[in-house]
Amino acid sequence: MVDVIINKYLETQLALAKQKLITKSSQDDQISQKSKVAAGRISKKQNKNKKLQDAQHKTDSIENEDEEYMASSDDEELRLPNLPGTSRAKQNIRKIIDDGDTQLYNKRVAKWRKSLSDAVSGNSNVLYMSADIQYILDGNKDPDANQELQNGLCVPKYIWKQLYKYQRVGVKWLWELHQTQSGGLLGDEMGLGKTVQIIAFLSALANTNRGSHEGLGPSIIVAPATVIFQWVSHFHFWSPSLRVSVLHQAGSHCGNHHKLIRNLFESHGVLLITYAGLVKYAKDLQSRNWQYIILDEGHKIRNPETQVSKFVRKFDTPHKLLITGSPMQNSLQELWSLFDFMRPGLLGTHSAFMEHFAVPITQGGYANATDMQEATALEIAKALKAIITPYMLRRTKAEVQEHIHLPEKNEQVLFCALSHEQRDLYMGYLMSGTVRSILDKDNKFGDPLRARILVGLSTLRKICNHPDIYLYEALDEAQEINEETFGHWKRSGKMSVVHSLLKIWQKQGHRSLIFTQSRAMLCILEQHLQRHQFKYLRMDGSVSVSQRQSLIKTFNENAEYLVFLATTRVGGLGINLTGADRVIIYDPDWNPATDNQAKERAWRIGQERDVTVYRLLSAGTIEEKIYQRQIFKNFLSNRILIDPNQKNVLTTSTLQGLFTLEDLNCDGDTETASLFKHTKITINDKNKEKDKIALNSSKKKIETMKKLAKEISKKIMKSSETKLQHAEDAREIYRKKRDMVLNPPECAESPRINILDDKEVNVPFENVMSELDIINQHAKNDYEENLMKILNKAKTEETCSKDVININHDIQTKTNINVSKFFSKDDKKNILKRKHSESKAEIEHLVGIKKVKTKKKNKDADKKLSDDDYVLAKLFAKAGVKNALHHDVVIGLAEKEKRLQMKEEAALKAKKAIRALKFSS
Ligand SMILES: Nc1ncnc2c1ncn2[C@@H]1O[C@H](COP(=O)(O)OP(=O)(O)OP(=O)(O)O)[C@@H](O)[C@H]1O
Repeated sequence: MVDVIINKYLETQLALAKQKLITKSSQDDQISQKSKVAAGRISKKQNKNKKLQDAQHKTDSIENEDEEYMASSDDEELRLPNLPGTSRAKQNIRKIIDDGDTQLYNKRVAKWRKSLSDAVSGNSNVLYMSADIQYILDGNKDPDANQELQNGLCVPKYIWKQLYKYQRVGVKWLWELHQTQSGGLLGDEMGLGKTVQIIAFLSALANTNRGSHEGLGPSIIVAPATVIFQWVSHFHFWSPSLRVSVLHQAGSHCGNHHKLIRNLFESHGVLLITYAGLVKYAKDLQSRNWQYIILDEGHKIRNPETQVSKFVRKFDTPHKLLITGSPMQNSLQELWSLFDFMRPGLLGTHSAFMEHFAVPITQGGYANATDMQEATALEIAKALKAIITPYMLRRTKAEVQEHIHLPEKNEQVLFCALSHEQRDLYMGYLMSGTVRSILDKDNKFGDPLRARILVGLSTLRKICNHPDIYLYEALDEAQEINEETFGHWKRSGKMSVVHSLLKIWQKQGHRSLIFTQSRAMLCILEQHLQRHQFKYLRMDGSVSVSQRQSLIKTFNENAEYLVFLATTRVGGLGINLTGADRVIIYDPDWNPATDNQAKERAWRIGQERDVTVYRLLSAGTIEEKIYQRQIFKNFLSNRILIDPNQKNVLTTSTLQGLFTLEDLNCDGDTETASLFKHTKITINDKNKEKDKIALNSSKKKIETMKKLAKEISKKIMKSSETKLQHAEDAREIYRKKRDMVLNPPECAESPRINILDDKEVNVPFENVMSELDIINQHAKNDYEENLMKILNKAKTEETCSKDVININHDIQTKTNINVSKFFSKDDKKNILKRKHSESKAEIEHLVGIKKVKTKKKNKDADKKLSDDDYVLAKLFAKAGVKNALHHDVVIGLAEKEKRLQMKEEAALKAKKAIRALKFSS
């Protein structure tokens, strides 16, 4: 029976392979046809807005970054694309109230005092819950007791006792800075309680009758809008007597903002304000002598040229604190900007810093740097680290794990195949006029080209997310959209993976966070959740600031909600979403910190279950390149913040490299997976063993299978001539396509681009081009010439050597999908089993994965591992996932990886040398 099935299976494969080869070339023609039509529509639309083209560089990046922090719900709603089928779910949530309104503040304080005295007198039925009340309810006696630190800082004991050891160190460090009249950067990893440490310190200052203000002076905390009310509720919990008012339309204060500022200032309270608000009210705020100015998520001022960066530097106080879990995100210049705010002059002038620190460290960071560059970079990185260390306190989760006992985290990068439709569109766009004009050697490098690049990359990213995000743009407004197929999961490779994940997690009882960069994608995902009746909550810029904190609370406390859907920028910063234990990062950001921030929403203090994070990337596309940039940027930041000895495996990359669609190599690996092949993830050994037993129970069966395979391979060999011919044809077509892209026929004017219509292109260009590119520019190297060299080199590169492999790979994937139609249920089961074992056999076992796991093993961890393995097996088998890497290992094992690569290359060279020797003799 088995023989018959296998025979049937292999023969069908052969038939389908032939069929595939025949249809391949005609498909290729169709691809260009279809995509040309789509690209044509886009170009037409882009042409309409010619004059906006030059406006790109005029946009102030802080406005772009901060718009989600300022706009009211109505403002944001107006900009939402009008996508069909996305009726917004009602999200009934209560607001949190700040102390802007004096009456409400007095009422709150009265309620707290009453509850405290109730708790002290033994009544546990309290109406207000705060840290001091909790302390009493836990059996402690005196809520007013203090812990006195060296030089007299009185920290309320109820706080001190509840702080983790490293948090106490943080409070002491802040006190030292205070005494030396110095600013500083609290850079603990996300979720380690930076907010709590700051509140503990401010509360201690308020409690200490010393200094010019005899306690805590009036202070300002600037934070992204999403976390403003989180600050309020933390203050109300940890330090209920302090007055904290929000200067924002969502705050409780009514009327004139001058009055609020004056009241707050006079009562030595804490003013909470957004970054955009700070710019708006800068004049009023700067006219007063505030004691503290604290920037939460302070990396917001990483660009020294933005308005907000300039404003915050003008505050006349030495007590400037910056809180961020990601102090350095894209480049060393950012570090300079942060330090110039809190320790002006420490890192010299901007130009001196760039010349003497940023350039040599970055240059020496690339894998293709000379030994001299590398050695210089190392020494300078060490020197820089020594300069900044006294003013920066940073602890990682790994370092404090013994105190906080976080559950395990498993972070994987999944390389998802594009759907056929996406592939067609992607190829078509690569051949469109827009891309041709980007790669056109006659184009001068300047802002218009920058804008073109950003638009081009943004479009590719849209196609990777879902074809409809791209097609919707290209449609005429009058044209109808098919609501049945609009946003359908099967039309996007990554959506198919999300669909599978959600289904499995629902059965496994996991709740998830899904982050995406774009609002349009958020709508498509939301529509998907509605269609499949997943209960969810959604948060993006359109949710009013005052409701965001309550939305978060609702999700954390109500397990009915399976999914929390958010844009990375709004939902990814500073908030606690420990109700979920699974995270999907749907699309990568140029800035690695943005994705890291998002995933840290779930893996933080308060999380009790093991967390799994999936970063989805479309295989072979721009998303892989973005991920590679992330790896480099991570390396750069680790070199300064953690260990100057870290090494990198990535070299500089080219513009042309961004505008390609890479195919899998002969091992079936994507480019990134082959770069980090030792970090590939496989399915749990235990399962593998079980499956092996089940599948290979009879040696006889294996022998028969082998025999049959031989026979079939003979048949395949017979048809090889035809195959090669087809392969040669396909190669020719591919060559022509590439030539068209790199050597465009004399075309009329290149298409105009509408920059401002496209929200996604509003990323700083520096995030896109590599660090070295920026430095080349900064050092006034001849960038243009450089670019031309790159483009010319790219033209002569041999790019089609992978074609035969691609075709073979395509045959394999296609047949795997189609074969099921020909068999009965039982046959299918057997075949699936076989495919399963094959796909597992294809994936090497991950050598490094054990190193990043903590030693702790409990039942939950075992369950999670098997849950994750099950998920992965399903994804490999059904959802088109091509490779999976362990993200932490990719980031951490760069050095090991380089050595392994070198070793492999050296072994290969040695083999060649021996062969040459034999041949010569
Ligand atoms: N000592 C503590 N006792 C109890 N809970 C704590 C303590 N420290 C922190 N937490 C809790 O841990 C969570 C994370 O804390 P917090 O939001 O302050 O982290 P963070 O470092 O500011 O994070 P991010 O960088 O993401 O903004 C919060 O829910 C907070 O209440």
